[in-house]
Amino acid sequence: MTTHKFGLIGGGVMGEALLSRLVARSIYHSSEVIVSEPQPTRQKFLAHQYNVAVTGDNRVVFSQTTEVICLAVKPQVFSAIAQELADVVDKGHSPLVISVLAGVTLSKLEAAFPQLPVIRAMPNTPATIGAGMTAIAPGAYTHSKHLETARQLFSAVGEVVEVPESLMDAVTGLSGSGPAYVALMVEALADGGVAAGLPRAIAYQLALQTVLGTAQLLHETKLHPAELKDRVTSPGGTTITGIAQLERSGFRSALIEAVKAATIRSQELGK
Ligand SMILES: NC(=O)C1=CN([C@@H]2O[C@H](COP(=O)(O)OP(=O)(O)OC[C@H]3O[C@@H](n4cnc5c(N)ncnc54)[C@H](O)[C@@H]3O)[C@@H](O)[C@H]2O)C=CC1
Ligand SMILES: O=C(O)[C@@H]1CCC=N1
Repeated sequence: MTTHKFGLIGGGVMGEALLSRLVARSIYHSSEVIVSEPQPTRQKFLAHQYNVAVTGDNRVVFSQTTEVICLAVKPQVFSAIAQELADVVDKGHSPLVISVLAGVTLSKLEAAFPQLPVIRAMPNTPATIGAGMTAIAPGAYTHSKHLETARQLFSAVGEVVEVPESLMDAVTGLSGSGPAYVALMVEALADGGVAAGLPRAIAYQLALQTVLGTAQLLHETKLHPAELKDRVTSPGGTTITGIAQLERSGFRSALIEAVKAATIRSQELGK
């Protein structure tokens, strides 16, 4: 029987983000990967772009994968997939199952994959360029070698932390969804620049480089964000005037409430 080391179920945005990097970094060679994806246009694209085996049958991916199966479908289709795989999931074949599904709990995953090593993970889209942030939580049947495999795999796409499963919904609300909040901020900063008279292209460049540069500065210097804010804020100057307006508009509160709301949504998706 043909076998593959890495099987991906669901070749959408997150699946492709992981796949592209794992192949580019030679964690897995193209010939070692199989992807199941129902959309014919996506199938063709993935086969052509990454030179991986592609199928429309999730059961083929499960049966032919020897090392790691990554589930990257929407949480809403998880139970249908669990049913579909039920008769090929048996004790003789025990790949590590890694789920990146928002909300879907280890207990649900372990009910679908009885006695298999399962890891619940939450990566984010900057994984595509190796700048991802992934949290992992191990299931009841995982050993240190499984955690090591997951760490190695997600290290190829960025930073990795291990958290108890009880924190995975909060991780989802912060770093899982966070790239969208930051993208919104970049867009809004550029809009502000346009409102203040800057040409769109320059406004966008200024906004993007400001976010990128500030993140790099915080990362490299380990400065506390409040300390950096104080360094930018001249007495009676422009920055404190901008910050006062942000506070009047509830900027901090909006971000805090966004993370809390997304965390609750992640909990709901698991029910
Ligand atoms: N997009 C993101 O930033 C992140 C997404 N996730 C998680 O990744 C998962 C996928 O999300 P996205 O990639 O954004 O969604 P997506 O819609 O881009 O990808 C899902 C893919 O699964 C395919 N699919 C649908 N039904 C299927 C089935 N029965 N069998 C196999 N494949 C099937 C779809 O055709 C699609 O290509 C979700 O569970 C989400 O919570 C996790 C972290 C970040
Ligand atoms: O929006 C979502 O549900 C997924 C999970 C984290 C990022 N995207």
